[in-house]
Order: sequence, then structure tokens, then C-alpha cells
Amino acid sequence: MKKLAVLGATGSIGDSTLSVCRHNPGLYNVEFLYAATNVDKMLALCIEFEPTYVALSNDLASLKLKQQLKDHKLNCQVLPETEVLSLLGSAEIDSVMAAIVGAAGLKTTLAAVYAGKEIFLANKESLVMSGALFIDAVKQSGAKLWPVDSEHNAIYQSMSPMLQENIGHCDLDTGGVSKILLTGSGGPFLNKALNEFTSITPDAAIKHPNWSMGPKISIDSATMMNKGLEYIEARWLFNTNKDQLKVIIHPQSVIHSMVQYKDGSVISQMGNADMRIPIAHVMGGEKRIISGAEGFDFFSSANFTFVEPDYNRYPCLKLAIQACYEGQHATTTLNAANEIAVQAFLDERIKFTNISTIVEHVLNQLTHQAVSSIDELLVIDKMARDSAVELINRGIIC
Ligand SMILES: NC(=O)C1=CN([C@@H]2O[C@H](COP(=O)(O)OP(=O)(O)OC[C@H]3O[C@@H](n4cnc5c(N)ncnc54)[C@H](OP(=O)(O)O)[C@@H]3O)[C@@H](O)[C@H]2O)C=CC1
Ligand SMILES: CC(=O)[C@@H](O)[C@H](O)COP(=O)(O)O
Ligand SMILES: [Mn+2]
Repeated sequence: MKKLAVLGATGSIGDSTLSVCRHNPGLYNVEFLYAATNVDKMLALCIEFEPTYVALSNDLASLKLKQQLKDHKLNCQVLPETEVLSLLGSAEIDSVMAAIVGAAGLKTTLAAVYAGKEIFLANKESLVMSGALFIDAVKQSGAKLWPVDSEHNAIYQSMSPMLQENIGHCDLDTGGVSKILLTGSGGPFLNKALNEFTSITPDAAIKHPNWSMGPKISIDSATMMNKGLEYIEARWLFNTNKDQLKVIIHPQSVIHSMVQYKDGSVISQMGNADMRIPIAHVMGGEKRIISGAEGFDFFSSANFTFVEPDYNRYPCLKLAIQACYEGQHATTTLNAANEIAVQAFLDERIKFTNISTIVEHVLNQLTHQAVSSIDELLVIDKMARDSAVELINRGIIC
């Protein structure tokens, strides 16, 4: 049995991953569970899966968990945060589900990459930040990279083995691909009057029309920053140029993305909006396994429709596509400013429309810099966060 680490075990992707494990008990041994603060959920997972190692990045939560595991006479070893990276790089782990939300997932995802592990990549922000450095490290270490994000998984499934085997470095042109069509739902405000956007509440924005997901990605879907981050993610995973990548709004979220070939063929992957489907695809590897998701019923579905994205409605999408062609300093800045702005919106400190304004302001303060190391990226990330916080605290954006 392969030894699995689930990073972000208490989150939405963590739930789906562990659900796939329940449906396939002989496939993976859950060796390590990692999250931040959720002691109760982590305890329940430890009781069920009995991992050898467990960790919570929050010190107080980690102490509480340790005590509760003792009370339950469970043998799971609670690792201090400082030992997480070396565990991920050790022979105790074969496969890593990278599903921590945001830049907080960068170091652990990269630790798995450097150690040449099998990586199930949900944490798109780490690739958005580190791009070429990430992809080069995958090549150097021989890590096996599987896209979990539903669109990228759909694109991967719609490609020939020759392209799949060269993820990160594939030659789309030689592989006969003319365009990757990255689909997005458009979120809950696809048809909302633009003059009502300033009064959008966190409760309304978090309600995705099709998917059930964590809070940050749900807000990103509402602004379509999620599609912007996914555009950058696709650029790195599939080595696209500007002409080979296009965003299309498909409000039903049944087609999860498409690959258009030179001969006019279009190949897509479809299914219900259930992350257990792409997760089962990557965890099954060469074999199709049970995901627990319902099969799609074509007779009960509405029509499939397609819409061109409007950048007035979705300024974050435009900012992300621009940043993609500016470089890693810009994508790291975009991601960091967005994380701060989304949290401020969830905390009701700024308006929905301020998310894009903050990201744009922080990007405008940026001067071009070549990035050659993760440490440099982390400095840029910190500067962008500080700028975004300052804009919010000083009420410059309101
Ligand atoms: N949800 C979805 O359907 C999809 C998600 N993704 C991507 O997957 C990632 C996870 O998303 P999602 O599951 O929705 O997010 P959630 O908010 O539901 O879960 C986030 C997880 O990350 C953990 N976490 C947060 N910060 C840290 C930290 N510093 N150290 C360790 N663990 C941490 C949380 O722990 P705790 O609960 O203890 O706070 C939780 O387990 C994101 O990058 C997202 O973009 C991609 C495609 C689809
Ligand atoms: C499930 C998944 O992969 C999400 O990224 C999803 O695609 C979000 O929906 P949007 O298409 O609305 O961004
Ligand atoms: Mn997605």
C-alpha cells in the first residue's frame, strides 16, 4: 500500500480525499494528516484513520490535540511544525495530497516536489507563486505531478499520454493541440446587475452555484480570480503560450475544460461537480477506481451554454492574465494581495468590489524583478501583503 500524506486534511479537498480513501481501503495507508487549527475534526480523523503522524501548524491547537489523543489512548505521533518538511521528504511518505489553502501551502508542496514524491496538486497558489521554479524542481527530482484542480485534471485527461508524461514541459504544438479551453462557471454573479456589485455580502459571494468548497476559493470563484489563478496554473502545467489558452464561461460546470486539436476535434472531460472525481482519477493512477460520486445524468441536465468573460464584471481575471505574462514577481504579488483582500472581504472590512481594486493597486506599486529563488518570492509575497494591509488599514480603498 502506498503511504499517503494529506496536507489540508480538515478542509474541503481533505474531506473528498479521505472519502476516496474510504471507498478504496486497500489503496493507500493514511500515514500523515496535517492542518492548522481544527482540533475536533483532526481528532475524529485520527480515530478513524489512525495515521502514524499528525500535525497542526497552530501551536495551541497542536497542544490540545496531543492531550486529546492521549485521553483517547491513540498512538498517533504529534509532530511539531518544524518536523513536517523532513517527514514529507522521508521514506515514510510516497504520495502527498497538497490541499492547504493559499501561500501557506507553498513550503510543504515544494518539500514533496524536492523529494521526488508523487504529488496530487490541489494547492494552485503554490504553482501560481513559484511557476518555473516549481516546474524545474519537478523535472530535477523526478516527482510525479498530478493535477487535482478539476479543470486541469480535465485537460490532463483530454490529452495523449505523450503530453501527459511531459507535464510542465509538454510540446502542445507537436502533440497536435491548437487550444486549451479553460472553463469556469462565472460564479454566483454572472447575471447580477453591475451597479449592485458594491452591496454584495460575503454570505452571497460564498454561495457557489455548483461546487461546495472552502471559503477562499469560493470568493475567488465569485470574482473569477479563481479562473485567473487557474489560467496561470495551466500556463505552467501545460507549457502554453498566449494563443494556446482561452477562458470560456460554462455556467453549468459539467464540462470541466476542453482540449481543441488541430484537426478540429475537441476532447473534454465531463461529470458532476464533485471533487472526488478528479481526486479518484489521480489517486487511482493508471487504474480507474470508485470515487463515490454519482454518474452524470444527461437527461436531467439543463442545456450546456457558453459565454465570453466580460472583464468589467470580472476585473480580477484580467489582472491575473496580465500578471501571467509579466512574470513570477507579478503572479506572486497578485496572489498575496488577493489573499489579504479576500480575507478582509470575508471579515466585512472591505466591499466585494474592493478586492480587485486592492490587487490592482498593489500590482501598480510593483517594479519588475527577475526571480531566481523561493526566498526572493517570499520577500515579494510579504511586501505585497504589507501593501495590501496598509491600503485596507488606512482606508485608502473603501
Ligand atoms: N475545494 C475545492 O473544491 C477545490 C480546492 N482547490 C484548492 O485546494 C486548496 C484547498 O482548498 P479547500 O479545501 O477548499 O480549502 P479549505 O479552506 O476547505 O481547507 C483548507 C485546509 O488547509 C488547512 N490549512 C490552512 N492553513 C494552514 C497552514 N498554515 N498549515 C497547515 N494547514 C493549513 C486548513 O486547516 P484548518 O481546517 O485546521 O484551518 C484546512 O485543512 C486551495 O488551494 C484551493 O484553491 C482546488 C480545486 C477545488
Ligand atoms: C472545483 C474546482 O476545480 C474549482 O476551482 C471550481 O472550478 C470553481 O468554480 P469556478 O469555475 O466558478 O471558478
Ligand atoms: Mn478549479
